[in-house]
Amino acid sequence: MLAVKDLRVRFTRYRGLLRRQDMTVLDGVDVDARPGELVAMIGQSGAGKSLFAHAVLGILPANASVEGRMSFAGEPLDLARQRRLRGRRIALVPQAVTWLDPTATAGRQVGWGARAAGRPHGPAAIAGELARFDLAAATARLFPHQLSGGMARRVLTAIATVSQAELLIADEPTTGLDPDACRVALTLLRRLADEGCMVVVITHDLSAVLPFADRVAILHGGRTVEIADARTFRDGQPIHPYSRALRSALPEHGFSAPAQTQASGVAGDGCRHRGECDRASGTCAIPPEWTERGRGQVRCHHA
Ligand SMILES: Nc1ncnc2c1ncn2[C@@H]1O[C@H](COP(=O)(O)OP(=O)(O)OP(=O)(O)O)[C@@H](O)[C@H]1O
Ligand code: NI
Repeated sequence: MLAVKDLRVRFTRYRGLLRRQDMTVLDGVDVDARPGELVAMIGQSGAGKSLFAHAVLGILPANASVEGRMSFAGEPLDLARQRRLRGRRIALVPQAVTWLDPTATAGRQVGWGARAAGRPHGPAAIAGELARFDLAAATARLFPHQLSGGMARRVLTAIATVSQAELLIADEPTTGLDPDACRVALTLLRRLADEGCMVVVITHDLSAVLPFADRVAILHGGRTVEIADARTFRDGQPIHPYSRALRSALPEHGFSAPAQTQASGVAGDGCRHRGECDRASGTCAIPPEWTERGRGQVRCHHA
């Protein structure tokens, strides 16, 4: 199991020689994932989704400081352990296809992923992994610039899944895919979860991922505001006013997207949503604690 509790990430920047500036970008991210489960982490651009992924993998830039508790398979996840597990038991499907090495063929890069994890990395193993993503064996010989956007994204996923990691974090795995390809990609991630993998899908696209998810974690301004059963979102009612706003922005509910909130600096310590919330009151300036609600939990003073 992956358990992340009150994760905080701060960047330190120097303006000139002496002026040091700290910027908090993650300010209380909680999420966990169990084997066999697909957890959707939903947030708008800048909410801190990729930073969460990079914090779990231990690949944040050097000027980042991390606080909070992270554990994986019952043991704390510190930098040394992250280095040991990365690419083996924990794998990332990165957000941008620019993570592909432009100088190496797709097949070689999938092979690197397999070798790093101590898995078979011969041509047959590579072709087998590509086939899982509906990519012909000949794709192995193509360089990144010869791949279409959708193919590149599937190669990126194959590089991660070939490791057979127990935890897979997929950062916006459907960006740039048409609706059919998007469903194929999510079906595959769902299948990995059904096979026992812990899958965390990071996305801003609630409607695409909702049918495939077991649970949903809503990230707003660097903080998890609600963790709920996916069913609560599908049929019932999410509780946090921000989650409700996201839900009512689904196509079937008539698209009225909530306003964007920047991760840093804007809301201080208080509730991230208080500027746009019709239930906001004075207490919302105090950071809300978690409240258990049914099978989920929510961080709202008015829950
Ligand atoms: N190296 C960095 N130094 C300072 N701030 C950063 C750094 N990387 C990211 N940030 C800031 O942290 C916040 C969260 O960034 P992050 O990339 O995690 O967002 P995201 O939710 O993944 O967004 P998107 O959907 O656009 O990918 C943003 O406001 C971003 O500007
Ligand atoms: Ni991102």
